[in-house]
Amino acid sequence: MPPIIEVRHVTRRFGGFVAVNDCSLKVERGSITGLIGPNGAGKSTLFNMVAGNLSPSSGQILLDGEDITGVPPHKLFGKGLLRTFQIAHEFSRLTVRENLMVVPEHQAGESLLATWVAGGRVRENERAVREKADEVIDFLKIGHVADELAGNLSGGQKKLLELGRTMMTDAKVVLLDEIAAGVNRTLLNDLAGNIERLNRERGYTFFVIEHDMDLIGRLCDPVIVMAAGQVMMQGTLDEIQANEAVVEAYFGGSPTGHATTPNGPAAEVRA
Ligand SMILES: Nc1ncnc2c1ncn2[C@@H]1O[C@H](COP(=O)(O)OP(=O)(O)OP(=O)(O)O)[C@@H](O)[C@H]1O
Repeated sequence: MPPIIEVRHVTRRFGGFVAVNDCSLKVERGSITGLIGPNGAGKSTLFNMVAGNLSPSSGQILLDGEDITGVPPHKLFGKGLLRTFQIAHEFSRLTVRENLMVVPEHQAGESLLATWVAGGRVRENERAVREKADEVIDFLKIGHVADELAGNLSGGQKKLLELGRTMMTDAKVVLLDEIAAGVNRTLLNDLAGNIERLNRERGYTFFVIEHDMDLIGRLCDPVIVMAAGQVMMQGTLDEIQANEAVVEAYFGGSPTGHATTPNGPAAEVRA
């Protein structure tokens, strides 16, 4: 079986600047794969290309062996690849349950007219969607905020809702972008536990950009280190932290790491 995601010799230029440079990597089916690296390493640019938000200048991206280079996000959604996004402003006035219920139609790009024309089927669909939303609420144990407006949730609760929105579809692989930022430890623990359960119990593959090394250490195997637009190393977090060149480039020389905000000269180091 092919890897669920394969990035083959992908380059992305912005004018004369090469943000991602002939980068190749694989995300294996059923894994929780981490992507780390100093600021400016090219992680977000790579994610944007895998998620269909940005086209590569050259190279190829495959999903389950199928070429998806340049395929837009709504088409990738239909193929089971999605990315969590902040709850859009207009959805902050919907409740948690409603936010879950709008996912299937909204994300699939189904027109309102088509739904309307479908007539009686709509109510049946709505019942099925509501049941699915309740199941997601149950799974994530967010029943106590199910009827709360999304705009009133804490940062961590919003992240749980964003994760929940991916569960309203038949996701195969979910891209998570810095979910720990601004989330308190208790909710982060809930979030991590739910990611683990989705991975183990529902067969989700996760591809995760994260600066929080505790979270990476808990969730991710393997971890891919990017620097200067290329993959510098891949391994367990322990292996990575034991590698002098990587420690120098990323952790700024401290092998114990905990580089929650790896800034500074480290970002200048080339692979
Ligand atoms: N739209 C753009 N136009 C010009 N340069 C860009 C653009 N997007 C990213 N870059 C540049 O590409 C490089 C890689 O950026 P990217 O955001 O991918 O890095 P990153 O590893 O995600 O960093 P961080 O951890 O800080 O988010 C940076 O130098 C950035 O300034």
